[in-house]
Amino acid sequence: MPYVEKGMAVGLFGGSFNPPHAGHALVAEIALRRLRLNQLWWMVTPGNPLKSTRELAPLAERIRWSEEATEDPRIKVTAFEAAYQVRYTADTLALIKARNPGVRFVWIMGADSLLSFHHWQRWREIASTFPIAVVDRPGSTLSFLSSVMAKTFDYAREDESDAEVLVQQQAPAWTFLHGPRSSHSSTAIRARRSP
Ligand SMILES: Nc1ncnc2c1ncn2[C@@H]1O[C@H](COP(=O)(O)OP(=O)(O)OP(=O)(O)O)[C@@H](O)[C@H]1O
Ligand SMILES: O=C(O)c1ccc[n+]([C@@H]2O[C@H](COP(=O)([O-])O)[C@@H](O)[C@H]2O)c1
Repeated sequence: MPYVEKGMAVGLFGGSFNPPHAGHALVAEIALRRLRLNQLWWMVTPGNPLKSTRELAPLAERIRWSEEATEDPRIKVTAFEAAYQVRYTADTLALIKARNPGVRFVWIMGADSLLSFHHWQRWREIASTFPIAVVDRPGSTLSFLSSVMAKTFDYAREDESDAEVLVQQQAPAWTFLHGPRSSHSSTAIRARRSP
């Protein structure tokens, strides 16, 4: 787990990064800036529990590609979930919380992830552990409003003009960040690569 000091504000950006692309880098920079973060953990998952591993590149390669894709020193590429043998985000967040008292965290995900968030294991617990920032993504700009998560936690949605204080808020609290969007996707990159 990357080193952090008490009082820091840290973004948690989990992904398959199979491979990483400019859309991921944009999400990371938007989160760092709009949420006023000191650090962002680019957490390369051993494997999304909801995705097939058939097309998944080895973890070591996804880590290496991620390191090549990130230049900002505030971004820490990490794969500690594999080392701790956790892959469900609810377990990851519980581990992070237990090991980092006094540090503020926020979970970051793209708008498409919000649509399927209610299929994640113990998703209500995730939403009640740390605040969540959802970053706009082409194709999900409006549909996110009909997601189970958005409806269930409608009362906990914060205005994005207050994004800079989201990390200080008690979960459940979430916001949707509009702004520059990227249409890059790992699926499209893999499709272009395959013969
Ligand atoms: N272009 C993008 N804009 C906004 N968020 C994105 C974008 N690409 C990925 N994300 C977000 O980044 C996180 C990790 O995504 P992931 O590594 O699965 O990339 P992906 O392009 O969605 O991959 P795949 O096409 O294989 O599903 C997720 O929260 C996802 O919503
Ligand atoms: O915990 C779950 O049930 C769960 C289900 C789907 C995705 N996630 C996490 O969501 C993050 C994004 O995954 P992905 O594959 O969309 O890049 C990554 O950290 C996954 O571990 C977690």
